[in-house]
Amino acid sequence: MEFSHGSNMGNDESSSSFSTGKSAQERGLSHVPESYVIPTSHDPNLHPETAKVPVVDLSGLRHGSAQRSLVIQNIKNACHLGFFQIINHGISQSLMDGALSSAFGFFNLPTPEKMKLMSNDVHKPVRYATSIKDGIDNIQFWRVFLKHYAHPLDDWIHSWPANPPYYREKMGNYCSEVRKLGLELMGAITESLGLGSAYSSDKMNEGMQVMAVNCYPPCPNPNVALGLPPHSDYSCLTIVLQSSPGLEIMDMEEGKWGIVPKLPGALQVHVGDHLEVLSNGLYKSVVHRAILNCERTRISIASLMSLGLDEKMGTAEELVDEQHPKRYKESSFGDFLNFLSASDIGGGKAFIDTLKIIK
Ligand SMILES: O=C(O)CCC(=O)C(=O)O
Ligand SMILES: [Fe+2]
Repeated sequence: MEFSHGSNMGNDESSSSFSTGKSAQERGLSHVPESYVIPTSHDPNLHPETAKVPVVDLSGLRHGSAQRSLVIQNIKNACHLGFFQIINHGISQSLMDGALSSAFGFFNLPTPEKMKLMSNDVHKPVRYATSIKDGIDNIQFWRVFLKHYAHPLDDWIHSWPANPPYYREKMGNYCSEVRKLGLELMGAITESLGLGSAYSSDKMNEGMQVMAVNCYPPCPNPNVALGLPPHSDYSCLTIVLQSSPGLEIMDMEEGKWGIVPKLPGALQVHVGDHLEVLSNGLYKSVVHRAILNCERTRISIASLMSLGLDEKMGTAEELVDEQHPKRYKESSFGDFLNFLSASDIGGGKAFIDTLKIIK
């Protein structure tokens, strides 16, 4: 069995989980739900090392070509690792604060109000769910989340939470801005692959933006629980805004978890599975997880950008030759959702693994 936010605990369309290990019961963690397995090597460490995370200053992207080339090179180096922080990204602090306060406002609502949106159907464009089973010892809250599509905004905003009353406006403003930023970044990324900045712009313009609004309330046992299991995102690109640290990334070379350091005003960027596919494995989707703490609620707002629901992402032909054969099958966001709802989450296979032609 696998540690996962599996179907009965709120299947999660942003990600597919990695890694297996002994069950919680086998390891004597009787108060941890049976279907959660914290792999032995992945136990949360309450004093984690700080991850080495590149910081990319985006201001040069909008300046002359020499400055732009430098930023593109920094993005290229960062994408090889699969994760970076961005500063001078153009999204104002007040917009970010507005998004965070709307999220806090929503999760602070009385339960019946939130339950109106409750669903475990991963195909639903707007839903609230929990990856916590009530009544299991003290662990009543682990991670609760709200997922909603955000593009085209006018198609979806009316199905978003009606409360708190400012939710739609504040979250909507943030979503529009972070989407623009994502499109700009995607252009810079395809440029860094030698494909040109417009390579995927038409399809990305028509693409999906899924918001994963995560809430991790204080956990009484943060040493035996996780907010989100190790996973990579299916997206091309995910941009995350967080209220406080708690995101960890895996250093694949060292096989170690490291916590992403606090950098006020910065946003986090994850390379997703679909970018790994596009780049023929030059860029790697980063394995990450969220740890918990016993003191304060943590909110993270992930904006997952991909091509349209049924639009297949394939490897760029320009990156395939005899020395570099195609390594991945093509797939769409819809394929990912089908994978998730059909697969036994206990199978322990990540979506990206199902796409690999060459392991
Ligand atoms: O809470 C975080 O920082 C991570 C969120 C995340 O990985 C996700 O929503 O896919
Ligand atoms: Fe994620």
